[in-house]
Amino acid sequence: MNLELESYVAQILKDIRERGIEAVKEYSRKFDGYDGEFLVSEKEFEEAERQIPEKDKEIIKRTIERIRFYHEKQLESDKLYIKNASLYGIIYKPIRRIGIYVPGGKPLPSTLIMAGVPAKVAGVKEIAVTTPPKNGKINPYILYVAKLLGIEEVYKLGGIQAIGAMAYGIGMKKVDKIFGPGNRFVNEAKRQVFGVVGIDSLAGPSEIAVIADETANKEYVLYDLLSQLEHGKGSKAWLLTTSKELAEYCRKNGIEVVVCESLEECAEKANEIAPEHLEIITKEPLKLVDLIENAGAIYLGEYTPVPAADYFLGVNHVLPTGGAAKFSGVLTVMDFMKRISLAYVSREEFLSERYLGIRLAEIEGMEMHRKSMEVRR
Ligand SMILES: NC(=O)c1ccc[n+]([C@@H]2O[C@H](COP(=O)([O-])OP(=O)(O)OC[C@H]3O[C@@H](n4cnc5c(N)ncnc54)[C@H](O)[C@@H]3O)[C@@H](O)[C@H]2O)c1
Ligand SMILES: N[C@H](CO)Cc1c[nH]c[nH+]1
Ligand SMILES: [Zn+2]
Repeated sequence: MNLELESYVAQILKDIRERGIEAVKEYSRKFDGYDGEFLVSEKEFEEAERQIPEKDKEIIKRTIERIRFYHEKQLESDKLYIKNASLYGIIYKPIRRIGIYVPGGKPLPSTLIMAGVPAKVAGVKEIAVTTPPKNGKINPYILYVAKLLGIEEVYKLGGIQAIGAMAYGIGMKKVDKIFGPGNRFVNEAKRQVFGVVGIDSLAGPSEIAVIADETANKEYVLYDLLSQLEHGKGSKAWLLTTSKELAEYCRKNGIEVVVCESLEECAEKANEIAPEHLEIITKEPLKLVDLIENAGAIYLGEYTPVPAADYFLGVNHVLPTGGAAKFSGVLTVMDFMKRISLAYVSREEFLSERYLGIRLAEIEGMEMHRKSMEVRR
């Protein structure tokens, strides 16, 4: 953890907590050069829609359909069973109100598709979107995607101040959970507000690792590596290869190259890195999958480049970075839902099994627990 970043972000969040909307306005002026209404108006939505060429509207609709198709398969149904005339299980409920952060340094409408579609599939009722304005405006494609998804609450707010506003309910109703990726400031702010609200994962600056052997097309591999560096500051790219020739070809533009003795060694290095995306472009890529423990996403073969997954395959592009793939994973529909345990116990089962609870309550010295079970007839 970068302590300087941690205390920098903590100080801004504290100021936002203490001074509320005045602090949010001040940071918005300072970091985004914006000094106006935060909530996007109906007129601005209409203006944005007029700016989008019809051809692009079709592209966006078709993309949303592909993302929706993939995510609908993730919906889990309640898991209930009956035993001794008692009902037990887990039921799932959508989170009531969420916030989605859409990056705006380089505006990413595709990210609103990636977070908004699974939220809708899960049945989330209230969605607030924040994204930083540029020259006082929000990218029209972001507003068009919001409109298509039926999201009306969009705020011209970026960075730490957006995360603070959503978490503490400043200038808007507080959200229950914050979704969406962002730069290191956004990512650290999300980490720090966890507990006040839920967060999806630590989805920071983009990363790619490619495991490739001598059969890989050099040009494909190089462009894939460069694609994620294009996201800018903090992005990382690693090539893990058994081919010296490929290594030399890719040793440029900040790409970190590691030459390994075997593909097994490449897999072990990938596990240490725990990259956001891992491409495997080898003669038999499927053979390596079993060896991979840590990666946000694994893409196999020559025709599954990360940019295809970023935009149109259907898989989600909101993924853990910075080693967080060791303990968390890709955004799914179920991240927008809560698990609730359910039990409806029959008299017979309760009376015959309660001796277990009564004895455990005695062991723990919990008198009222024991009583609660014993008192029933
Ligand atoms: N992991 C994922 O799933 C995923 C997906 C898409 C994008 N990304 C990443 O998201 C990131 C988006 O970054 P971005 O910068 O384009 O957009 P962003 O919206 O995350 O950050 C821009 C905001 O940061 C704030 N900011 C900038 N400098 C600051 C400073 N010095 N102090 C305080 N606040 C400051 C400003 O408010 C600005 O509006 C990229 O790194 C990209 O790789 C990750
Ligand atoms: N590669 C990013 C996830 O790390 C997602 C993205 C959006 N637009 C382009 N790429
Ligand atoms: Zn990308």
